[in-house]
Amino acid sequence: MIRSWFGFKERDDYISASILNYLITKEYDEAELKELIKGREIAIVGAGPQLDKINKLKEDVIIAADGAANYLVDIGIVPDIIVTDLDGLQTFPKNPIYVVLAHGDNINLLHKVKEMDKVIPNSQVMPFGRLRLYGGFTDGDRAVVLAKYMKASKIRLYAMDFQSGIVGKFSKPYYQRNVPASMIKRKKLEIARMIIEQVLNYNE
Ligand SMILES: Nc1ncnc2c1ncn2[C@@H]1O[C@H](COP(=O)(O)OP(=O)(O)OP(=O)(O)O)[C@@H](O)[C@H]1O
Ligand SMILES: Nc1nc2c(c(=O)[nH]1)N=C(CO)CN2
Ligand SMILES: [Mg+2]
Repeated sequence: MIRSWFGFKERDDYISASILNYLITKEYDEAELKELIKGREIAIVGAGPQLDKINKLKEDVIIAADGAANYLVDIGIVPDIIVTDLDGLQTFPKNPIYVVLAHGDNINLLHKVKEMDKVIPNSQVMPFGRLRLYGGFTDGDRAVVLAKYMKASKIRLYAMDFQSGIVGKFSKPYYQRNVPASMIKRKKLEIARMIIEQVLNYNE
């Protein structure tokens, strides 16, 4: 359904998923990711305009959403997990577990997985081969879904701003400063907000 709101083509999502599945030759054990998250306090960091106010995080585990990882690594905080569709991320430290989404508009970026050591490949079509699908849409809300699904004890959000209509400068490598959100980005952030609200309010 979300696909049709944006005019994304399912066929392209499949092509991208197939390529990512082909590129991943060494499987990272999903059980280790679950072990890392289960019962722990998790910080999930987005690419909102407040990102550069962060200088330390006290949670047990840090998950960065895509472009947010560039800033965190810059200030010496290497995330434990990076959730990315590869359009924001520019730095590839060895330690993090990379949860990488293949979609129809990032086929030309999939080669970046070769820079990564530990990869869990995701699709937004029915998963096959080494692919996994945890749910969610943007990198930020997919991180929240992941943490919830893997039974985090507490989830705290940082630099997630669904009010201002401003996109943080770390969202894309070519931004020099914070920018007003385009119509498409506003729509994406609104979907992210709704998913996050639903997930955080859900109690088993
Ligand atoms: N104001 C904001 N600006 C940018 N990102 C935000 C903001 N508030 C929350 N986020 C979260 O931070 C995440 C990382 O940002 P980034 O722009 O790198 O994401 P993205 O999902 O890959 O978006 P895009 O489709 O534009 O590539 C977003 O997925 C979003 O969930
Ligand atoms: N085909 C396609 N799929 C997506 C896209 C996108 O730009 N194109 N962006 C997403 C979240 O930012 C999630 N899924
Ligand atoms: Mg992205």
